[in-house]
Order: sequence, then structure tokens, then C-alpha cells
Amino acid sequence: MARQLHAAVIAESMFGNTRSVADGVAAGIELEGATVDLMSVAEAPPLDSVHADLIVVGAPTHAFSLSRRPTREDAVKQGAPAEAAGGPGLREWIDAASDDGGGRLVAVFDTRVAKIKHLPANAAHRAHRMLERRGYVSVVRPAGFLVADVKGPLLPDQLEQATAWGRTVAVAAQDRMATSP
Ligand SMILES: Cc1cc2nc3c(=O)[nH]c(=O)nc-3n(C[C@H](O)[C@H](O)[C@H](O)COP(=O)(O)O)c2cc1C
Repeated sequence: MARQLHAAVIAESMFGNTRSVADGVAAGIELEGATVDLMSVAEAPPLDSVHADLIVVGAPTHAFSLSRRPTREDAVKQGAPAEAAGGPGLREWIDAASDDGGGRLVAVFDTRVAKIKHLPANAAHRAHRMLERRGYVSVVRPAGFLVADVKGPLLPDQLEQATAWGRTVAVAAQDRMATSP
């Protein structure tokens, strides 16, 4: 019998929207029979010591990329909790990891504003590139979930989409585990 998938879902969030998406993604992964640890980037262990078959990471898009301290401070000025500004954000958390992902499985998502039509870049693609450069392997393409404005809320169908994406990610990881030696 195939071994049960164990996933870690790790999210950065200033206003709570990315965290809500992470809840939906975790629910989807569980629906595929996997176990999930769900945590914020601030409470997560260093990437090198996360014990999971699959690591799913999510972050809000800030200035077409992952947040940095100044963009988090900007979010605080717009009403996000002050303690979130210090981070670490997903960028710093990945940056602190070694360059030896060793083919570990990952999946990446972000949140972004729906009204920005032609986004030149986003947080998920940045995190995806950082992880692949370190030897991690994405099981699916990076995904983006939509908020109505900077503080949210998520568009009405996005939690449903997050759960569906979580299921897809779990199945893709289970397939990789079944075919890898
Ligand atoms: C400083 C700052 C910069 C942002 N830049 C972008 C951006 O370039 N593109 C975009 O779609 N959304 C941008 N946003 C909106 C965020 O993506 C939005 O606040 C986030 O998805 C909400 O998620 P959270 O509640 O988890 O923080 C920005 C928000 C802040 C505070």
C-alpha cells in the first residue's frame, strides 16, 4: 500500500487573506487522505528542517514580488498588525535555506489584487524560482488567488478554488511519491 502523504502548508499573510487560502489548500490536501501541518512563516521551522513529503508555501504579492520589510511596513500603515512587519516573510525564510533542496517536493501560491489586469510578475513566481534554484521540485505550476483590494476580501469563489488546488497538489505529490524509488 502507498505511504500516506504528509504535507506542510506554510503561509505569510499581512491581512489574513493568504492565511485563509492556506486553510482552504490544507483542507483540499486532507481530502486526498494526506496529513497536514499548517503554520505561518513566522512560526515555521527553517526550510531545511521542515519534515514533510510536500512543502506548500504561500505569500501575498507585494510590489510584483515577495514582500520585503518596507512593503510590510507599508501594509502596516494600511492597517495590518504591526508585529507582521518584522517578518520573516517568505523571501527571507527561503533565502535562509541551504542550496540543497535535494529534489524535495514543493508547491507555491500567492494572493494578488484582481483589478490589476496585466501583472508583470508576482510573489508565487518569485518563490517558485527561488525554490527551484535551490534544488526543490514544484509538483504543479504556481497558483494565484484573487483579492478585491489590498486588505481583501478574497473574491467569492477563491476558497473553493483553493481547496480544489490543494486536492490537485496532493494528487500530483502522491503520483511523484508512487513513481520515485
Ligand atoms: C505594499 C504592498 C504592495 C502590493 N503590491 C501588489 C502588487 O504588486 N500586485 C498585486 O496584485 N497586489 C499587490 N498588493 C496587494 C496584496 O497582494 C494584498 O494586500 C494581499 O494579497 C493580501 O493578502 P494578505 O491578507 O495575506 O496580506 C500589495 C499590497 C501591499 C501592502
